[in-house]
Amino acid sequence: MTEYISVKNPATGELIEEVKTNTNEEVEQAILRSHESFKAWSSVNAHERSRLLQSWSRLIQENKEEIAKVMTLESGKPIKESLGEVDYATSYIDWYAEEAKRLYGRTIPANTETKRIIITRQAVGPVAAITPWNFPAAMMTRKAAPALAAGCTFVVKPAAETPLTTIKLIELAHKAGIPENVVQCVNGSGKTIGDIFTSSPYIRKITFTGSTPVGKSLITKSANTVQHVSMELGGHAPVIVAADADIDFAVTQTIASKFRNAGQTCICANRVLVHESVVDEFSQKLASAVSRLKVGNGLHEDIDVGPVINKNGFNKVVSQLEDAVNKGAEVLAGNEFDANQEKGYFFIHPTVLKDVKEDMNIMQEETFGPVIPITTFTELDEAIKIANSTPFGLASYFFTNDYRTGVYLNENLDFGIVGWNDGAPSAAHAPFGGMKESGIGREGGSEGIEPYLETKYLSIGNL
Ligand SMILES: NC(=O)c1ccc[n+]([C@@H]2O[C@H](COP(=O)([O-])OP(=O)(O)OC[C@H]3O[C@@H](n4cnc5c(N)ncnc54)[C@H](O)[C@@H]3O)[C@@H](O)[C@H]2O)c1
Ligand SMILES: O=CCCC(=O)O
Repeated sequence: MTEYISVKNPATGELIEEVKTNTNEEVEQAILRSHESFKAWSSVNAHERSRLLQSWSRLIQENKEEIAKVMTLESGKPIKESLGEVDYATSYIDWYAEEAKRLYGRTIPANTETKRIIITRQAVGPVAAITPWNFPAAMMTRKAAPALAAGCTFVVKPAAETPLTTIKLIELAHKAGIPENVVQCVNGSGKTIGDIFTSSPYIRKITFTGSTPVGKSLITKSANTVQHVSMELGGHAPVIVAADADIDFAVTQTIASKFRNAGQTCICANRVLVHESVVDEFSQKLASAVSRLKVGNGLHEDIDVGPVINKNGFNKVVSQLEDAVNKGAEVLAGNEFDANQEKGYFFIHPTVLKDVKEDMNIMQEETFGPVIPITTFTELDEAIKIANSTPFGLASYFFTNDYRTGVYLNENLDFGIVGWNDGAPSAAHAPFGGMKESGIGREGGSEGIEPYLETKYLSIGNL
């Protein structure tokens, strides 16, 4: 019997579309097609692969408004953010269309006149990707673009909450001339399809963005087939506001970081550590600005913060809030909800908490919702200790105009991404990724194509 995924609008709970799920056999056939088309695609010259990627990017831009609308409908993010995400998504395609032409090898001087040593790079093989709902366009293109540029074939399973954006982007890839078997989309249960991907001898690399527990299980399962793995997992980003920081700037940047996609971004500011001498000024300015943010259906252009994705996401945030307030945190803004379980929408008003302590759950777990917990520090080393006391190591931020403080913080924070007076560090031309349990590998920049390449060493003898 054919099964369907019901894609619903998280701002209203209304059904948008039913998407057919693929049977296990269909997923296996997609993998087989990926395998069978690999040789031809990896042999296409790099300039032609680059040209096809450029056409894909152009077509996405030509359909920008429509894609952004679909993204807002299925993810709930404000339309201005969806439009921004389309640009962000194509920036990865544009970047890797150029990198395709720069997959250089090298020669190594041999230790005898009779030998030559030549190093070349070649595509790793068919790639399987699993992507999350919070950035349905960009998380896919920042995997697909380097994979296709390197000469890999690509099959993606998008999140069940947001398959429509991905389906549209894959259609446009085909329209741009990238062969149908080279870039494919399959839909269905993450666990079932993940198991098929990781056990397939044809898939040579699995690339995942999502939660740390799922990432760990994919790493374990792919060990059996010794697939290459790239993992972009959870975060728990600290923001350190030093005594000398420009407070107004720190407030604006913290808001930009925290409320992107209603706080459902892996690099969102998640814990704000403010020097005790400036905490009152910072908290008051932050709470006042946060209270002015407009919450609602992301299709309306003036909305700053949309709903959280679903009931589970909502319950996690509410339970962190209850725990913090019960343990003595003071609410400076928000802590209000507009939720309807029956209809299926869940809005959380942007919230600021002060007097947060380390034993509160909100300081220990990723929130994935629009809440800013503020705590204080006296010495810089104390802030560093709190910031690093987490298994996560994705993004961190600090605000200071003192270069000694800045260099010291950068060198001591155990995070893959550091924003110094910068709450929005993401860019296609820079390596994005985490340390510790936040992941393996980097996406973006010249680093982002490396995971899709093998190194081949050729030794020519008897010369
Ligand atoms: N580091 C990054 O770049 C980055 C980016 C976005 C999101 N994230 C993280 O993702 C999490 C939120 O996203 P989410 O709720 O969609 O995560 P999730 O792990 O539940 O889901 C992500 C994807 O994995 C699939 N999936 C679920 N269970 C699976 C299983 N057992 N095997 C294989 N696939 C499975 C889902 O269908 C979805 O496509 C947060 O922790 C966030 O920090 C990280
Ligand atoms: O949520 C994770 C991705 C966010 C980003 O790329 O800036």
